[in-house]
Amino acid sequence: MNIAKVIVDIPVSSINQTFDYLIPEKFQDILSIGMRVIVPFGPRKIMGFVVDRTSESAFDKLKEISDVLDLTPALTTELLDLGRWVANETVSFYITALQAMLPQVLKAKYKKELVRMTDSELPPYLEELFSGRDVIAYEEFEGSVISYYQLQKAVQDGDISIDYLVKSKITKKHVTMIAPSRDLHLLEEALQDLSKNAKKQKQLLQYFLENSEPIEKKLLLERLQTTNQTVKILIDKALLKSYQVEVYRNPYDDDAFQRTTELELTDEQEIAIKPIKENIANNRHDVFLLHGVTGSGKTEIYLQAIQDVITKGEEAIVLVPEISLTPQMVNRFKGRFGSKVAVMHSALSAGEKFDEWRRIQRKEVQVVVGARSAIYAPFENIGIIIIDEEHETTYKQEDQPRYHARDVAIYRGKTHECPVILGSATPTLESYARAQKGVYKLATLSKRTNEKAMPEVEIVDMRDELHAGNRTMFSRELKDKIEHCIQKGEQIVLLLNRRGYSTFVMCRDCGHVKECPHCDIALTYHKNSNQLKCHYCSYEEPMPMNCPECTSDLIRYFGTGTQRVEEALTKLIPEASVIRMDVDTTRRKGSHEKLLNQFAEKQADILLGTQMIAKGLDFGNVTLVGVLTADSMLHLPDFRSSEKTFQLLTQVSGRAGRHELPGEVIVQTYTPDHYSIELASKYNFNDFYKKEMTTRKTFQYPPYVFLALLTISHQNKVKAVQTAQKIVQLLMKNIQNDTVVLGPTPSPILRVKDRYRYQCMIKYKNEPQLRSYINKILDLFAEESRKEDLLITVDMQPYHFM
Ligand SMILES: Nc1ncnc2c1ncn2[C@@H]1O[C@H](COP(=O)(O)OP(=O)(O)OP(=O)(O)O)[C@@H](O)[C@H]1O
Ligand SMILES: [Zn+2]
Ligand SMILES: [Zn+2]
Repeated sequence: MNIAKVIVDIPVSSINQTFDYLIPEKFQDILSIGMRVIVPFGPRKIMGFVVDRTSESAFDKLKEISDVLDLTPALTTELLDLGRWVANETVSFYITALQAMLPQVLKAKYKKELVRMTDSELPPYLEELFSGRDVIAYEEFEGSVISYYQLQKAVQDGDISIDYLVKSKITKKHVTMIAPSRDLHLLEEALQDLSKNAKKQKQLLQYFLENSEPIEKKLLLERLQTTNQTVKILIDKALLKSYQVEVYRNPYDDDAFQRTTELELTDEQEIAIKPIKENIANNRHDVFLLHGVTGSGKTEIYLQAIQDVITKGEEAIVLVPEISLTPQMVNRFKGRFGSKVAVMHSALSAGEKFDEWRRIQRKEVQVVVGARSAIYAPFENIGIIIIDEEHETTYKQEDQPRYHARDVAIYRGKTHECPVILGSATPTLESYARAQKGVYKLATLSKRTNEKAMPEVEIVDMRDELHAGNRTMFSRELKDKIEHCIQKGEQIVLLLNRRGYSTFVMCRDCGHVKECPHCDIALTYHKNSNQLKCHYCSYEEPMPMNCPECTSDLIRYFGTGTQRVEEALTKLIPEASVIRMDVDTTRRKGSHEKLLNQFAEKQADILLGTQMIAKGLDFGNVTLVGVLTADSMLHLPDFRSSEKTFQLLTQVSGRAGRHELPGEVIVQTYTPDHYSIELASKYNFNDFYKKEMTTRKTFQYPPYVFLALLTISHQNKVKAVQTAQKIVQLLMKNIQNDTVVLGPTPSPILRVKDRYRYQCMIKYKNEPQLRSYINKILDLFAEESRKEDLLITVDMQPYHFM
């Protein structure tokens, strides 16, 4: 077995195959599958993953592995398999899929050090290597006679640790501990024997006689006002010892969490959790769709199911959307499971993320709560995977590999024979349809746990406001309610639904929006050409001067930012204090939390923000929620726009009246009759589902078909168009009868960073060979891509059509 199969780090052409390398003698004993290595490749040396070891190769004259980067595999065999599946599913490179599973620190340029972790005598060869030092460069080991096997052994025993020195020094942190190294009575004897003058030494020994626990050296010196020198004398006398421990940069103070205990479940919760618990007990894999209104106690179900998993000695992965990974959320898991919980959040520093990842790898925790990439947590005995707010589009990665965490979760759930729970108040049509067909098991929580009714939603028609002479963006109704609320000392959440602004054209008089006659998608306004275009099928028409419905000349495209709304708001209601939350005010690390805390502490009357305020927040004093423009998302060139509007309105309404005080919601809109607005205001998911499914069926969108989106970009417009056309022709030749290839059409944003982008969309029901056709096409253009900077991106489950 002296040959390693290595996947190398060059995602330029379709190098998905492995390369064989000879394993030099010195690595024979230590090299295992999943480790990262450095190998010669052409003139360069590059990184790769060992995916297999064999004794035979079809090639002779193999090159040797130059270096081994890990002494503990970075990836388990399960993750290696998973990576292959992800790469295939998403039409990505295997290496890219593997890289996506690792924390940043392991991807960056590294320099390594060996850190001595113990004061006890090491084997002589290691003593010689360290020669009195605590930390040495890794190269010193490489230049020595010590074998990799000997080092690996010392690492496994915990005597030596390998540190990565990344550019910004985001590495492990060590502290020196001091502890007695003899029995206490020997310390006592030593104390008696000390001369009178050795006051400092006496003081130190006295301290340890009273506190025999190890203490951090820095703290000890501070506490006793003593010196390093004194400590060293006692260490030399073998009365005390010093050693290093690794401290994790735990960003959450575990002690600060109020411990919680299991609540007695409601009848609905009992019914919902039962089959999940059975799954756990019997090592069965099912996917459960937990459809529960906001505040219905989904999280409590997660917690109790996880408890079963922990008791069984297995592990749990919980995914929550980035945006709702707030301290409030983390609290609920740490409150129940304390230090058994690791948190993977993008706001952590790279070093903190690495620490959390290592705690998972070393099985020091049993639960991970994190955003999308936590689905790759290197647990080996997963007992449950939970995806909260399963409808959130952030679970889809918009970068290679373009995977959806839900799919990865289900794949891992199958491998580990454990349940997967998808929770939401507004499930995606895809998931709900699967539950209807029995592919997923549906569990429903229809009531809030406190039996409180959902807040009343009132729809305000902004066309009427305009006709009554109110040209501000606040209806009279909303203004009155805000003022009333402030007087009572209660708080308000205002949502400005900004996604999609300035793209669609609407008549402010009658609310008419121009749509494509072929696609049921709002046309997009192109300022340069003054044209309206469909980004699915290329249909276009000139921007009208008057509304085709009512002839009004107030037909415009939309555009307002949060900052302008804030200004208008403070002008309209000067006594209101406002906290604004949008991409601008939350750019700095921690600012998101800071603003929310300020609002929770009632430092402001109004929280004004974009989508990011719609979810997961739980403020008892909020009694009014206002949605300024419910329609802005409705007319995006996206077949999911009605669904997204319904989801957003439902989520934001759930923010009001969650506790004692009753809540109220005002939704301002120019299209009050649109079914997604109407049905969201009545919390009627079932009717929305039926209605939306009909639309999807008529226009052939998911879940009735699958989509794939190919985007071709190049600096030269003609080149981009021609390539796109060629690709469409190639696809047409290979596909089955009921598959449709649309395009090429310009992407909604045609030119990005000087590149022209054209796309074609494939709608298919059953096309088992599609991935391999696409791969063939990519191969065909590989040369051109490399030489002429042509870019072809493939998205097998598109969510963004921009
Ligand atoms: N069985 C129960 N008995 C009493 N209170 C409960 C019970 N289950 C949950 N709760 C409480 O009800 C409130 C809402 O529950 P939870 O936040 O779990 O709902 P959710 O469905 O996750 O809500 P959302 O979708 O809004 O996040 C919480 O304060 C929770 O502590
Ligand atoms: Zn009109
Ligand atoms: Zn169209």
